[in-house]
Amino acid sequence: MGSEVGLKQRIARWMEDHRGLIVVLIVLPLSLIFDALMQFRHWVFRKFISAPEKHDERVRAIQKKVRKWSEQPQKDRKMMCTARPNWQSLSTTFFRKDLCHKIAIPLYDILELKPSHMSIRVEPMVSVGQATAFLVPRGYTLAVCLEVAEATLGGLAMGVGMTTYSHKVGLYQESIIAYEMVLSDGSLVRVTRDNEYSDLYHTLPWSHGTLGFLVALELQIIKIKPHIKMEYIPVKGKKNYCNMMRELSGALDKDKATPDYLEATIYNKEEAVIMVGNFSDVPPGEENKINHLTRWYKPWFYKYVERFLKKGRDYEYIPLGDYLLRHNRAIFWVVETMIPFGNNALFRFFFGWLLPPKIAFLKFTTTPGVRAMTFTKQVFQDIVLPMNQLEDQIDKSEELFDLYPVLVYPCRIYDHGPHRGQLRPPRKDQMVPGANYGMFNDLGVYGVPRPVLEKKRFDAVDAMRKMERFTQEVGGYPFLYADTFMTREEFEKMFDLTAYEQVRAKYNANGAFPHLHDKIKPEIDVVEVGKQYMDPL
Ligand SMILES: Cc1cc2nc3c(=O)[nH]c(=O)nc-3n(C[C@H](O)[C@H](O)[C@H](O)COP(=O)(O)OP(=O)(O)OC[C@H]3O[C@@H](n4cnc5c(N)ncnc54)[C@H](O)[C@@H]3O)c2cc1C
Ligand SMILES: NC(=O)C1=CN([C@@H]2O[C@H](COP(=O)(O)OP(=O)(O)OC[C@H]3O[C@@H](n4cnc5c(N)ncnc54)[C@H](OP(=O)(O)O)[C@@H]3O)[C@@H](O)[C@H]2O)C=CC1
Ligand SMILES: CC(C)=CCC[C@@H](C)[C@H]1CC[C@H]2C3=C(CC[C@]12C)[C@@]1(C)CC[C@H](O)C[C@@H]1CC3
Repeated sequence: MGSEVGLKQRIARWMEDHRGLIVVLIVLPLSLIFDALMQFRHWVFRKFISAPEKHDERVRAIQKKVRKWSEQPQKDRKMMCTARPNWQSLSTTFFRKDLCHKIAIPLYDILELKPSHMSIRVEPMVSVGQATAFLVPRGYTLAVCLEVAEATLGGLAMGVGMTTYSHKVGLYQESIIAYEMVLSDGSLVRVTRDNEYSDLYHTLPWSHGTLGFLVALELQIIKIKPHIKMEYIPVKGKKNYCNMMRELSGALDKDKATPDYLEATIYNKEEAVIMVGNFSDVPPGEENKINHLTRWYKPWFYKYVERFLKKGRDYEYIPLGDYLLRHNRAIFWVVETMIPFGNNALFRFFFGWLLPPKIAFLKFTTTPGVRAMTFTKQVFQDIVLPMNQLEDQIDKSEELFDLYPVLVYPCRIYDHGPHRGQLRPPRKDQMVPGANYGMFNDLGVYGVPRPVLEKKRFDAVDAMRKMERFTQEVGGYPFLYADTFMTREEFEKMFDLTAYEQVRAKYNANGAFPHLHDKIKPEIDVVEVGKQYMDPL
């Protein structure tokens, strides 16, 4: 028995030490085949099944299924969720869909572009990539167009979305004009900010499919220019880069003109590069300053940006499509944890086209062992935190995880009044003077904490719980796609579930859909798994 455990540990250690080789020789080729099959499937769907004109018919079919469910005796009914397999979802947890009654939502079409309303009506399973490929050639993009092409517009609406434009418009939910929902009794309702369903409008974001099924949504779009003029500003000193981010984002003055796109990558506590992007045409004579940075042989974006710390301030023009997909090949810096040598110039030249591994493939092949390992030895967290405490966020992240780079995207959080949605109004000191919003930011922490890298003891559960306590104390919120460690009581302290519970009762979601905390909590016992993997292999 003891020797079996020892052997398992030796294999696990060998795999950890040679993970780059394993990923290149096995994972990337398989991911490529997987992707080819998925692309073929998409092509078949588009060619033979796509039919925006059949939207109403398809929605009626969904309503019929939900009605049939609601007519069953209560004791025989399992709670409902969408039938989308978990491995397709951009969530690090594996919600137990097998315990639910699954309702297929086969709605993958773009329904209508409304230039006069500056909006687009889509079905929920349309992906960000699909929407971008449709909008950009027509001169538009989504107001909140995040960089993960696989994310679905519906999944983002029921969860949360944020991007480098969010300091101008807020979270993805602020760009939603209307939701079309099938409720637990099978009725179809159109939900807007001001109509009779405004209570639903405010509680649908961050609800993760626990109030009803989304069958269409109308989203705000913005006009674009073909390039982004990107300025890279290296900044030394934590106070300096934090101050500059607050100033550039408009956190200090609501009337200050802000850039179209804004982000910071923090490379260590005292050094960051701030990226300021504006829609632009390329002036004559500046063509040599165009950078197609998503080409397979180009350096990974965050590595390329790091060079400006030495090189100094500079600018260039990036085609919009390249800008939107800038973090794609290295999935921010997640791929480095899998292929440590992936940014090597020779590797890029010969194999760069194989990247990134498909997120769906990584999830598809996640065994319980791999899940337990990644959960305890890696961090994937995006946390919405108040920007007036940016310095404290960085200190806390270093104290608990000690990993860099760290991502910062500024974002407005609007005050919609008390008890309207799951987010509380920002505190007084977090509000932008004279505005109805506070300036927050996403803190993106992805990778392997330093103690794990140095093969020291690391207690992932303890570190994450401390981060959650900090988040709650400063009035922030973690994205719920990532693992959460809070008890139900702690969760209810962080999120304001007053309106959510009222809406669940009013629209008969209790008993029909799981509760939000049950939906997003990890499917594994974090404390038990954490204990097993705390010590280095
Ligand atoms: C009728 C229909 C039924 C479907 N049914 C199913 C189903 O049952 N199950 C299922 O799993 N899928 C289904 N799909 C899948 C759906 O096709 C895909 O999720 C979606 O089409 C995106 O896939 P893609 O890989 O072609 O596009 P993406 O890879 O997402 O991108 C399309 C293009 O846009 C570019 N692009 C992507 N993101 C960006 C960005 N942010 N900025 C700029 N450019 C970008 C890419 O380079 C690419 O050229 C269905 C689709 C349809 C139309
Ligand atoms: N930059 C950003 O802002 C990023 C955000 N994310 C996160 O990723 C997630 C989006 O990923 P994606 O794979 O598209 O979505 P998911 O499949 O992960 O869905 C997210 C949640 O929305 C629910 N949902 C999805 N579709 C519907 C529907 N039609 N009706 C009702 N509920 C629905 C899902 O419920 P069910 O389990 O029943 O399917 C699930 O709880 C979000 O949680 C988002 O916060 C990820 C990357 C980047
Ligand atoms: C910029 C913002 C706001 C968000 C970016 C989020 C992404 C970095 C994550 C979204 C889904 C995540 C998943 C993983 C890594 C981090 C994300 C891409 C994994 C690939 C990590 C390895 C696991 O085995 C599977 C995960 C799936 C989701």
